[in-house]
Amino acid sequence: MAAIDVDNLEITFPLYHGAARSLKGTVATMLASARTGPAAHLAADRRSRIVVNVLRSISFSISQGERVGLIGGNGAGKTTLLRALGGIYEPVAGRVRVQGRLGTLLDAQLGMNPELTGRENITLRSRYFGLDKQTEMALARDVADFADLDAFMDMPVKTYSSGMVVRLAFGLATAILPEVLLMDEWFMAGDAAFLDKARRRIEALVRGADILVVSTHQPDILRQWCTRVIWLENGQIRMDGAPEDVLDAYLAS
Ligand SMILES: Nc1ncnc2c1ncn2[C@@H]1O[C@H](COP(=O)(O)OP(=O)(O)OP(=O)(O)O)[C@@H](O)[C@H]1O
Repeated sequence: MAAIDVDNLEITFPLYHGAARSLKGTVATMLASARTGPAAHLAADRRSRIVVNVLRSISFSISQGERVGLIGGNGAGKTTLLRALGGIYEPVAGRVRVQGRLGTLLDAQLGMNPELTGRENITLRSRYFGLDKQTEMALARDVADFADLDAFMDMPVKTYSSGMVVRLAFGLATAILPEVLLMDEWFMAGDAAFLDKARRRIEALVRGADILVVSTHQPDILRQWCTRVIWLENGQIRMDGAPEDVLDAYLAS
């Protein structure tokens, strides 16, 4: 049974900077003077490094069948939370537990080797999932049809345009049905024809997944797809509830 359990999650990033000494001085002054605004995200860790506090005190559980939308302004922490759920970021404190086969539409390059061709990347992914030869061939046909890359399928991915990388990554990521699907909305970006194809494919994936967590700025997506919305603000949960209730409060804020 698919499930997500997040308990008191905290994510921070150390600030590294060429002019670390002067930056530290600036930050120390900001920390001393401000308890709200951007400076409220800054803290010092146990080793006296200045860190950005991106997520704090995040706790929630998601059970089988739930489709959760993440909303919040720019920099609220949506992508960071998705990456923490996907195991890309380690919690500094707290715990993230995800049960079920994970599929991520977060980063086009994730798990893709730019030195290999599109076709070789498909083989790589098939091996990763332990698919047999026949399933691998069906997957390659499906992804090639969807991504519509023609001769580029046999060219190294590093020669692709960013749109082509997205099409391949999207085709690949949506070819194998996950139980837990994590998705960042920029994955929906692209030209109109692609969007139409992508949407149909995503909808099949969303219907098939046991759990969806999607970050989006589009109220329509939340209304159509989600059974629950979590509103993040300054790295914390501001509201968690039914899509209409959370959206109304968010849009009125
Ligand atoms: N690797 C990093 N190092 C330092 N700060 C980071 C890092 N990644 C993200 N941040 C900061 O964390 C905060 C949250 O970023 P995040 O990308 O999660 O926000 P978001 O809600 O997805 O925003 P958007 O809607 O603009 O995509 C931002 O202030 C960002 O600058």
